[in-house]
Amino acid sequence: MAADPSQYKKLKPLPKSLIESAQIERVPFNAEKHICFEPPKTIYTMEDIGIDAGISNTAISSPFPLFTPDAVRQIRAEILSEQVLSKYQCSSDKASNMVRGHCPEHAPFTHNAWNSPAVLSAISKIAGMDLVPAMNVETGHVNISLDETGDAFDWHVDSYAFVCITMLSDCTGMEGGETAIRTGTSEVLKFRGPDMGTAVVMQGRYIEHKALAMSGGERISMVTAFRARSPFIPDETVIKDLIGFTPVDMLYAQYAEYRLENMEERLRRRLEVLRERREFDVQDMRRFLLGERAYLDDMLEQLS
Ligand SMILES: O=C(O)CCC(=O)C(=O)O
Ligand SMILES: [Fe+2]
Repeated sequence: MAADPSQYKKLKPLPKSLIESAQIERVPFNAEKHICFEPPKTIYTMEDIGIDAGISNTAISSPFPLFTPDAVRQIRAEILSEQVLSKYQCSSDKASNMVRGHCPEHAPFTHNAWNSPAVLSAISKIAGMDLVPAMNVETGHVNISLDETGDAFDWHVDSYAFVCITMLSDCTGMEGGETAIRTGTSEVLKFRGPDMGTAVVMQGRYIEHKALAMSGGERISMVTAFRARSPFIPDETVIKDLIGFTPVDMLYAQYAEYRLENMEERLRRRLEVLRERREFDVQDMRRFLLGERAYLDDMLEQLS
């Protein structure tokens, strides 16, 4: 188990030219200047793609504009810096080249962008439910492919309910490089925004998908994970698969914190109901307790 990023497998460094050309004067995130959201033309439902699972009807959106070119340049400057790459560049058995774990400490712009009320409201509308960033340690995740590499990310389902996949590269002239999903009938559908700063929202925990190989230039995609804001919606987050390429102390602490906060909220609500009612409904209480027991068992499994 890699306890901290200093134990990550060392990867081939990115070209110096890529790093140098990304460095620009930093400015703070400003929602009015940096967001150019336009709703997606199409939102495919889970029924549309033949999958009977998930916490929302939304499966995946068509690509839509989200961040301006200036915003993307700021985000790229935060990732493509020696300081971040030397510590947070990593790989897994599914993905050959990622940067993750650098938010919020080394990436205030990225962190503020994904936590901005305007972005959260846009993403939530598409998802059909109120979402919040899954955990700070996930925010800012990018997959990097340069010309010679194969698929950026092999078939998988995500650890978190929803993701927003944002293109941080200029894709004009690029062949391939789409995000592909497998439907309930094993059909493969491909999605990609043509421009820097366009995004796709997907219920990635419940839909098998991959990032396809490309040729012509670079493909840097930012994959931001979201979970339901409400503690009353099932949370099937799995963090076990992330060990080995995630700062593990942060991962465990942030997971335990939001899971316990959600449980606290449910217990508080239960107590209110209990104190209001004159009659005690044993079956109803048993159902609640069994639900919480399953929730705790899930946490014990994730933290083993
Ligand atoms: O880069 C993409 O298009 C998707 C990558 C992905 O699925 C992931 O990072 O979980
Ligand atoms: Fe994914």
